[in-house]
Amino acid sequence: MKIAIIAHDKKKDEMARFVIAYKHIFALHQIFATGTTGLRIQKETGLKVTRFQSGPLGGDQQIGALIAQNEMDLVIFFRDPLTAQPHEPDVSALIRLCDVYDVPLATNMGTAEVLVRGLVNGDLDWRTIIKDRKE
Ligand SMILES: O=C(CO)COP(=O)(O)O
Repeated sequence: MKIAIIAHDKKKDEMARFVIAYKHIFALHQIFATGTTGLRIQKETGLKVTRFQSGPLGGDQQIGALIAQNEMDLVIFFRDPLTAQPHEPDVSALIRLCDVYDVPLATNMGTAEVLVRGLVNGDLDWRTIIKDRKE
């Protein structure tokens, strides 16, 4: 599965801890991330990460483009709900595209826990079926 990992600045510590905790699971999948989040994950976990631009420089839009091509299976995006972001429209657009394409999206750790456990249980396997049908 292709998994996008994104965290706003005040959520990056939490994201790093989350990815470390589930590193053995993420290691079995393809990981994509916005620039700064991806760098941190690479450094702290050693996982291979395909990095895009930093969020404010277009990284959310790059991940959105993959969602629009049905090339992303799961998005884990720890948003900071208490800080205004200069690229808020990009953030909203990314979330909107997840809804357009029925891509599972976690915007906080509580949901991310459930989705990652679901990933292990095969609850996201329908993504592969949908992709196979479209090919
Ligand atoms: O701003 C972000 C998402 O909207 C995250 O970008 P960075 O990972 O580059 O900090």
